[in-house]
Amino acid sequence: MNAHAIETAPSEPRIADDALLTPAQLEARLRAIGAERYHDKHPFHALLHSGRLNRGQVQAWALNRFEYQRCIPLKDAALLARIEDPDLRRIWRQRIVDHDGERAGDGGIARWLHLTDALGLDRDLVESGRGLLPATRFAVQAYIHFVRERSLLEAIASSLTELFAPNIIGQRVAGMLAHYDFVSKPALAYFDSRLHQAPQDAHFALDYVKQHARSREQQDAVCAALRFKCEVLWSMLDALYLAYVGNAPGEDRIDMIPPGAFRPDPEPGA
Ligand SMILES: O=C(O)c1cc(C(=O)O)c2c(n1)C(=O)C(=O)c1cc(C(=O)O)[nH]c1-2
Repeated sequence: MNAHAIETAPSEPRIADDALLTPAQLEARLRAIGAERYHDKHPFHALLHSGRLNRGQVQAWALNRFEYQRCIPLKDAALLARIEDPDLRRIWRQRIVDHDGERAGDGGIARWLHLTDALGLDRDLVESGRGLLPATRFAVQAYIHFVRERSLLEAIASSLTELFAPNIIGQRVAGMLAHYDFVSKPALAYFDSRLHQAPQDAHFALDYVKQHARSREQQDAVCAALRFKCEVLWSMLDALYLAYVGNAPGEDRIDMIPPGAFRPDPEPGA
């Protein structure tokens, strides 16, 4: 087995290592990567969506995910700065508007803060970045660096996880509303806008990579960018699981919450 074969998910269609893929084959390969590696498969999400987390654990998720939200416009600004084509820039800049809004209090970041408010987290704590897990910081920074340093094609391809986001958002909203009495529909408003923004963004990026990956090397780089991004998202959930679920603080357990990271209040009756 060569190195490429090891990297390729078993569910991805088998095609000779040097053959140019058709756009449809490239798309099938990208979708197979998502089907195998997207963070909807992570056990932390299964716990979150099925009501098996307590309030403190949900708070830890929302607090750490805010770092991802906060940095998405920084990532998109880094990407935008490298686009020479005004038509492409005009389209891509909408992503920054979606997160920042046209005015204060508007946009995805503000909506995520409504969620952290509704969960009872202190805004200063959330916005300051104090209390983040070290791995959250590292994963998010890795994404920004990837977009800054790799080719424009790979940078655009790394956003393709959004192809798979609508599914998980649907599961999350339904699951959280059904199972947590501390979560309400208005608190989850962030996800309503993502349900139409994510497919638009993802389909644009998918068409772009299908059109612009013109050699097999570029097609492989596009697939590797999507795998990298799946790993960014996966590693954030690994860190949450380790700190707040697998080894929650208690008499017989090892306390895996890193120094300086958010510590939930003790659960009533704990
Ligand atoms: O809730 C999720 O599971 C989820 C996943 C992703 C993703 O797959 O990267 C994004 C988002 N949400 C999201 O809200 C968002 O704004 C976003 C931007 C990007 C990106 O890579 O540019 N991904 C995502």
